[in-house]
Amino acid sequence: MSSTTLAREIHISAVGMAQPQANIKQHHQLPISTRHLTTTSGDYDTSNPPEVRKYLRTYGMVPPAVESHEQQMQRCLNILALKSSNIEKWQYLTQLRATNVHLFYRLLAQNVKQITPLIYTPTVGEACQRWSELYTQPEGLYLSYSDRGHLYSILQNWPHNVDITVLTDGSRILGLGDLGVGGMGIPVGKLALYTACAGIRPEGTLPLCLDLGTNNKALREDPLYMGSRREKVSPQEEKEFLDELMAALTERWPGIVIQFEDFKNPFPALERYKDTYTMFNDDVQGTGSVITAGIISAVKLAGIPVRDHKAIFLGAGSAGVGVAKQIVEFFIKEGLTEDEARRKFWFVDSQGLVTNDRGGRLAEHKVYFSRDDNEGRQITSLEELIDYVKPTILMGLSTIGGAFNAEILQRMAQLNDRPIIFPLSNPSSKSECTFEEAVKHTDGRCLFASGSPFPTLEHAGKSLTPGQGNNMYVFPGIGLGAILSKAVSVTQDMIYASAVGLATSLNESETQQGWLYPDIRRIREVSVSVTRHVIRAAQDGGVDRELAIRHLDDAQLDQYIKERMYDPFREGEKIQDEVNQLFATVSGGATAAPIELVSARASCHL
Ligand SMILES: NC(=O)c1ccc[n+]([C@@H]2O[C@H](COP(=O)([O-])OP(=O)(O)OC[C@H]3O[C@@H](n4cnc5c(N)ncnc54)[C@H](O)[C@@H]3O)[C@@H](O)[C@H]2O)c1
Ligand SMILES: O=C(O)C[C@H](O)C(=O)O
Ligand SMILES: [Mg+2]
Repeated sequence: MSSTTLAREIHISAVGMAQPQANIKQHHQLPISTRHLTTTSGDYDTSNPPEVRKYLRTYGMVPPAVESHEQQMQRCLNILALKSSNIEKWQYLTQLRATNVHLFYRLLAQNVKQITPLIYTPTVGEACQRWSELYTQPEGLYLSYSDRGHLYSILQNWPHNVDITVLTDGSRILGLGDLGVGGMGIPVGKLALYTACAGIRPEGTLPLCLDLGTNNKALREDPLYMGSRREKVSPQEEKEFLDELMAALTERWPGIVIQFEDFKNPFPALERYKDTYTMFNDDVQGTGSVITAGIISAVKLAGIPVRDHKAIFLGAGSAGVGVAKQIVEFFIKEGLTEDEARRKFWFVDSQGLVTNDRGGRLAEHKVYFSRDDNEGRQITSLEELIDYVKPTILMGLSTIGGAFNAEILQRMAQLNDRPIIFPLSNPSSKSECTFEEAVKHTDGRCLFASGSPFPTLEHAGKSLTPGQGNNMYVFPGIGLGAILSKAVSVTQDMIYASAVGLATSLNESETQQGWLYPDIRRIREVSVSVTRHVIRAAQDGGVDRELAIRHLDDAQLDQYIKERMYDPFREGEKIQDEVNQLFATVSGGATAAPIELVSARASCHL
């Protein structure tokens, strides 16, 4: 509950009660932590008119001018322009979210293209690396391994009603490795996007960082490091901890959606919990969905039948395998058998081509795509593999910045009219190539998407816009769809549906320009489409519990979704309505008018 909501509830509950003072007293008696955490909403918003300031008891505590949203946002943009580095901009935006959450989201919604890279990839990568150095204020919950046995009671410290949590153990943050509790930046950043892109109310989001130790020795030895200085717990210990956590989260907030993020090995938890909790893993499933949507568009633009595509994946981790598995699903829907679809993929990891006979034990998640047709040949260079396979698609999920060098890109351009090049590693420094390099070495012919944003550029007199194949296009809608349908689990069909929702949300102009993804500035509209597809899949699969929305047609369902999306531009209006109602009650001579409002009116001659 935000401070505004809290204050409002108390003030509103005062209406019609015999002893309003008792309620006001109750407000003052709230535990200190609750009061602290609830003073961040829009109480000090300079767009509040005088009567709202009096209602909130913030009158006199902000400068007298009543500002328009535009004026407020212009000031924020001016302040951002004064900051010389992205991390300083990130710090300013963090502070803004903590002190005026609605203004923060107005700014983000209005300037999504410009602000997203400052609160999410790439800047969030540096924020995570420097978390303990820059730490200023609480923004979520930290749960340590030594807290086991008490997780439920710690969750009770969180004062809000939670709809969705993003949790990480910090063990694989973007392509930056194990950052321990510095990983907290990722849940904070992703949840900001849940709110900005899909309108999940800010106080319904819980960033959660699991402090289960870190294998990053430099961090453990850093005097400022704010996590436990121990090595990462064993997989068995992690499993037991997560078992307790999943039960505690669901008991504390029945219906909560739990999103796992940036775990070094996400597969055991995904397998263990996917059918029993409303959970998903964004790196495996969200990435799979967003890239499948991009591939659906790219395959059309490349003009080659699905059957003739072949893909090389550099990187065979959670994201790589998650992406390939969902493209397999797409290929099957396009008429291939599962075996034909699976054989369209060649995976390369740090040891080279993933094959059955290369020696050593193959990680379980790689087995499905491991090749058995290499006739004893072990290929360790990407260049050699490209000559051997002659792929139409080159994906990068390897964390190796610059791995798609000039020769590789040129070779892809020799082999294909429209080579599909997706360097997806984050942040930008880990991208397998830049947009500029891809355009230069393929003579502007590539169909391109990267994980982190790159600027538009001019080539041969044409303006070329890169696709951003980032899971931010889908996870907000997957989360909102699961919340609104009250899904008992997040099924594979719901995930696949999110890809279809995204792929079908390009408008005519975007399709004509050959874009793979819609304009990010339309993200809220896109999220409605993704959410509707996710809800439909939940209904078709019978995992929904919100039966009242089953009968809605698509237009009605879209309307239902939109009405439930938090809109930071309307928060002021809502509170103004409440004040108007309250004044009407007072003027109407009700006996139980809140005493402080009456005195505010009297002393201020309203
Ligand atoms: N675009 C997106 O939305 C998105 C989503 C999820 C993950 N990612 C990015 O994908 C990357 C990988 O994530 P992950 O979860 O799969 O990580 P991971 O650690 O599970 O996998 C990394 C893989 O890269 C391989 N690799 C490492 N060095 C290599 C080398 N020199 N040559 C070839 N392969 C090498 C590893 O063997 C491993 O298979 C990260 O940078 C992450 O930021 C992007
Ligand atoms: O966080 C992102 O930007 C995407 C993805 O989840 C990643 O791990 O890189
Ligand atoms: Mg991630």
